[in-house]
Amino acid sequence: MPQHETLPNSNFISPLKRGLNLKGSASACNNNEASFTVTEDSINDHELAQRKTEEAASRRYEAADWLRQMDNGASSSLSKEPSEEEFCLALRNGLILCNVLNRVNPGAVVKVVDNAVVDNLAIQSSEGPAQSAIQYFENMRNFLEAVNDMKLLTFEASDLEKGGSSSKVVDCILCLKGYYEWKLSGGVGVWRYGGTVRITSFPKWSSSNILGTESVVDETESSQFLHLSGEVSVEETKAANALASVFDQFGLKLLLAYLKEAGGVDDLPLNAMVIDTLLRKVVKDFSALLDSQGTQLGHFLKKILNNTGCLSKREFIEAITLYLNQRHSLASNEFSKLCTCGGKRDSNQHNVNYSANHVEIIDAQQKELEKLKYFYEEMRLEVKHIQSKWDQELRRLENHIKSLEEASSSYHKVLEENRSLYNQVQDLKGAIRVYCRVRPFLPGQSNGQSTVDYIGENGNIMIMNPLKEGKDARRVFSFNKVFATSATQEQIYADTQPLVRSALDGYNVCIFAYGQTGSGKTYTMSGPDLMTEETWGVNYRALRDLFHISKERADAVKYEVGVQMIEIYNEQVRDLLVSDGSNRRLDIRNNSQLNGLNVPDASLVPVNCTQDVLDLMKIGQKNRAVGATALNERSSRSHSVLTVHVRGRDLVSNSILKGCLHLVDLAGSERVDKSEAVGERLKEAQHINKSLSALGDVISALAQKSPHIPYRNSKLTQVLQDSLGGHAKTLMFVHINPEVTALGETISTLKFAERVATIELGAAQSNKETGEIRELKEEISNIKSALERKETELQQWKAGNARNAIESQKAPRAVSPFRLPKNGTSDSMRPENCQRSMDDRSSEVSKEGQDFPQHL
Ligand SMILES: Nc1ncnc2c1ncn2[C@@H]1O[C@H](COP(=O)(O)OP(=O)(O)OP(=O)(O)O)[C@@H](O)[C@H]1O
Repeated sequence: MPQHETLPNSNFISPLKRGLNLKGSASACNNNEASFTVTEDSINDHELAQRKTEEAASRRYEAADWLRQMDNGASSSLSKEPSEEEFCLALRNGLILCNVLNRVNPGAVVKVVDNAVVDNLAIQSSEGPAQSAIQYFENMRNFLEAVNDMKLLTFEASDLEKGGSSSKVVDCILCLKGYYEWKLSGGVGVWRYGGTVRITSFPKWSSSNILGTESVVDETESSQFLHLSGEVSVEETKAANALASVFDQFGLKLLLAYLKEAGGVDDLPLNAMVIDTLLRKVVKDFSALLDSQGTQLGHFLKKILNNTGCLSKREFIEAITLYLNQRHSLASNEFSKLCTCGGKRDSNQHNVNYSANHVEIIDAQQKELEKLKYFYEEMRLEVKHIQSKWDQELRRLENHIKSLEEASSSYHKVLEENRSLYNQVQDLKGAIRVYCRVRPFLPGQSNGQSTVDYIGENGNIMIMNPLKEGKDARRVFSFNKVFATSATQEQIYADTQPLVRSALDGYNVCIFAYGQTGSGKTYTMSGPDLMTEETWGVNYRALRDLFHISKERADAVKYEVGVQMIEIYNEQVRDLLVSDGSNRRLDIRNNSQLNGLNVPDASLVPVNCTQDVLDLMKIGQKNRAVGATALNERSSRSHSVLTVHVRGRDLVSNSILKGCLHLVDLAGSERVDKSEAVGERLKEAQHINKSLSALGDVISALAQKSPHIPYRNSKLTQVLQDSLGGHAKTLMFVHINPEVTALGETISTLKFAERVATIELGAAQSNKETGEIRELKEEISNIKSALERKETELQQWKAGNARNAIESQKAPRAVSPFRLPKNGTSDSMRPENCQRSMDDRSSEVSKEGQDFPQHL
């Protein structure tokens, strides 16, 4: 623009000035240059004044606005944008100012004279206006004194009067506002307003800031304000910040420690008083520390000065920084080192860096530690939780196991009860009891595959054929009980004992061992070693038991025990208890009334104790025929029968008990072709097979409840007739060899045993004779003898002279009650002969039982 170009010294022209300039240039057209300059100066003054007025107004509005916000009552008397006059008028009574000051600094003006009080006084008093002016003045005076105490900007009371400086009033209010806002923001660092500076806030601000209950600004607080004429230096700001930060670190940590000391932050009832008290303590401690540290620092600095003589300002600051770092690292020993060396820059440079790093590391480690603590706590809780869950689970499992235990024990009880009930039923039926025993592998034998696959608790045994597959490979057999290879002699006897004991009650009992050669028959019946009581078999244990019980019952029953021991070898019965070596053949007489013995001619040796039995056994074993075969070197090729006769007399009733216990160790049941025997051995094997076949026939006939039982087909069945067919208690131990090579024999043995188990002999009967029966029997026997005598006499008479006969016919005679057959003999009536003729007729019966071993 051309006008601008006409103003060579002017680089910038304000719009206002420009406007005026336009006017000026217009008038310049009419006036000279001097008048133009004057006009320009006056315009500048005017502009400045205008601006000042605007600025003053703007500041006044700001002050008014703030006063209205701070004092609710102010809005009625103080407008938002008051004129200078309105502003002064509204504040003149000091009421708004006092109220606001009390909000900024509670309790700063203790007594504030209210509008209503003043107005009332004015109405009541004739000197109303004068009185109210005095009251207002009191407000103003109190306000100004309080502001002065706070070292804030102040003004004169007259500044609110006409002609006074309202700008001073505005300055005071805005200063108060700035201070208030600084306080609200936490009061940290430096606050300044014009020439008024507050360097930092000490405890009082903290407590007031936290509690809002600061009552009076005390000397300590007031002293924190510095009135500076110029700007605040950077150093001062730094110092103030450092101080504030130190206080934060120290004060708050100390406060926290006190709170914790007071029984835990959570439990402490926090109120203003508590905080105030704690903060006061913090400040006191902090002041004490400052004092002591100041003294220490003083010593340190003086020492540096003394040691080094003259230090530049920079070196001095470095020494202080070093000191601070050392202090920061909290290593007191390092601090003393530093003091000793006087804080020389070069020697300690390394330490400074080291210390700074150290602090950093410690900080980082502390943070890590906090994290770890947190994780540890979390973990601890989690572990606790898991632990309690485990505890619950364990308790649950414990209960479960207990209930299972109970169930299993009651299951076993029920199983045992079932077994005993079953046995009772079997006894009532008179069924032959069958126990199966599996022989273990012998030392030196292949300990390979066993044919016994499984042994059940309820008398089942599963035999497996390893050469077959699928269903056919396995077969289950059921007996009264199955003893595994681990069964001891004692366990075997425990199940046999009740049967043995019933011999003492007058029962006939037969226990016989069946099985192929080498399957363990002799082991079960006699045991491997006579000398070792532990391994004694059923025979010795049974006799020991009988002696034991008979001793126990000695007061009630008088027992006599006698033993016979015979051997059936090649269908000949031989006495094993002969000591003279005579090899006499013995006859068998069933149902013989003589002594009640089947083999009456065999030695019956009374025994009183176990030792007697052992001595006899030795003789018996010596006499027993033992031959070696390919299958078992020690194989006995005969059946041995140990018969224990028990006769008991009841000492009270005088009744007689007669019990008989047959303990039979049969010869091996294997097929003859397998033994590879020839000559004498072949003959033995054939006899053994024949007798076992006869046993099979008897069992088969008994099983079918056949009217004729072919006992007389072999000496063995004849000897055992009373025990198999009579009302006896019979137990068979069936033995098996677990080797795969013996599988065929094992199967046929088990089939035979299963068949035996089905036989029902009828309930066993005790051979108990009361005294009366015995007397009657004796009477019958006497009559029989008398009859026999008479018969002899009759024969003599028949063959005698007729005269005597005629005379005897004439003479009266007693008639025999037993008429004899005219042409029969007494022999034809003998039961064994009847039996024999019946047996001969029905020898075909033995063809049954295809399941039985070949010899059966
Ligand atoms: N349960 C067992 N525990 C340990 N060894 C046993 C068992 N049963 C048998 N034996 C052993 O097996 C071998 C043959 O046993 P044992 O003589 O009793 O058979 P066996 O059937 O009587 O034979 P045989 O028909 O020839 O008389 C013996 O050495 C015996 O000690």
